[in-house]
Amino acid sequence: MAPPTVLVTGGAGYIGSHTVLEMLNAGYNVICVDNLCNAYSSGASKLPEALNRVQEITGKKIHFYRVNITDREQVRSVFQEHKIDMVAHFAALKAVGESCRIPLQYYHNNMTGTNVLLEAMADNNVFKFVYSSSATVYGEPKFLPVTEEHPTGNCTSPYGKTKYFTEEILKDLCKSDKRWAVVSLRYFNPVGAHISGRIGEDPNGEPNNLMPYIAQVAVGRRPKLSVYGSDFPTKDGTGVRDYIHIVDLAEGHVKALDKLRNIAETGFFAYNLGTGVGCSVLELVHAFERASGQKVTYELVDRRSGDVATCYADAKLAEQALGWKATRGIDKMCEDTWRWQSQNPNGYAQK
Ligand SMILES: NC(=O)c1ccc[n+]([C@@H]2O[C@H](COP(=O)([O-])OP(=O)(O)OC[C@H]3O[C@@H](n4cnc5c(N)ncnc54)[C@H](O)[C@@H]3O)[C@@H](O)[C@H]2O)c1
Ligand SMILES: CC(=O)N[C@H]1[C@@H](OP(=O)(O)OP(=O)(O)OC[C@H]2O[C@@H](n3ccc(=O)[nH]c3=O)[C@H](O)[C@@H]2O)O[C@H](CO)[C@H](O)[C@@H]1O
Repeated sequence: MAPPTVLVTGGAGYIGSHTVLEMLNAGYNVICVDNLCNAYSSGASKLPEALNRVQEITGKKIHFYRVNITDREQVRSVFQEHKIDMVAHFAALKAVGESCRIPLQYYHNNMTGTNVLLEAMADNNVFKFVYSSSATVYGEPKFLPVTEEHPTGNCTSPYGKTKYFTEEILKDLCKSDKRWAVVSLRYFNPVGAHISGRIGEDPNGEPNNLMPYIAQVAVGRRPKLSVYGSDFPTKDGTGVRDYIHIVDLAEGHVKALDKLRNIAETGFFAYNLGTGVGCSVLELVHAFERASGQKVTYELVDRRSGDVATCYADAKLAEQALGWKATRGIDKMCEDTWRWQSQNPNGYAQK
């Protein structure tokens, strides 16, 4: 039987590129679309740099199209060009603060883009869909660890709401037409890089998230980390999160695709992708210092608005239903982040 062909949206981004690599290794054919709004391309090659490197690492070919998923005609042309079996949908704008300043752009890109994609799928009889959701759909945790049964929808930012609203659309779609099989993967805090050090997280401008900030301090690009809050009711007063290695996360997607490929069951399924282990900001800082041999200078400052004290996953459902479990711990996350950051101090761009 020919290997299934998966259309990957946002495949040039951080999570998309790592997942494409694991999908190729697992034998899937991959077609990527990305409009490069948050991915680096040198212009010299047709491929964005992350995907160039994925091809180098795997020795396998990726079909790439520079497509904006909000553009109906562009999306349709990809479905006409290829016989697609499944879709893994990563393309989205994802900065929480920015989404509060420009909500309409977030709703257009993330909601309209997803609708256009789902319509093109239905028109082409493609009904298997893996969606990049987030722990943000749970809002402030009412209990810990957070299970998939935890209520969703109490999101504070337009970004978070796009993740929640999209899940609701997907549930309605599955109710309306029994051909749809949707897996929504709710990521906790993805960090780390591929073991090769060739691909990793390359945020534009000042990082919003903790791990890329720590890595840029360690490599000398930024003078110090601000630790947001040291008076939370946690083990050392700093915020506790469930960091998950990007390769574990990518493997979770392959398991979700395997499930959709092999099982006739349809409907909407949501799974947490996390480790179940909480790690504080200071624990991560110290683990990074050990892994890199560099000092990470930090200053304790006020809390960031909207941050919760503690959030970590119950990831047992993904283990039962997908046969997936995160295996890489905090030290490995730091070691792999450092390899990527120290070998590519300016990310993909050769500055
Ligand atoms: N990184 C995280 O911490 C995290 C956590 C939870 C959920 N997610 C979700 O995972 C997905 C991937 O996140 P990421 O961290 O890899 O982000 P990323 O910005 O690195 O990747 C997203 C990619 O989508 C592309 N894109 C955006 N809008 C597009 C459009 N309209 N048409 C085509 N391409 C478009 C961007 O150019 C980028 O390459 C997103 O849906 C995000 O919301 C991320
Ligand atoms: C409010 C917010 O942005 N939420 C997003 C952020 O979750 P999180 O806020 O959980 O992730 P994060 O990496 O921004 O922060 C993790 C922890 O580090 C702390 N911290 C962070 C940065 C820094 O410079 N100093 C510092 O102390 C922060 O207070 C928190 O306790 O990222 C997630 C993915 O990774 C999701 O996309 C969330 O929606």
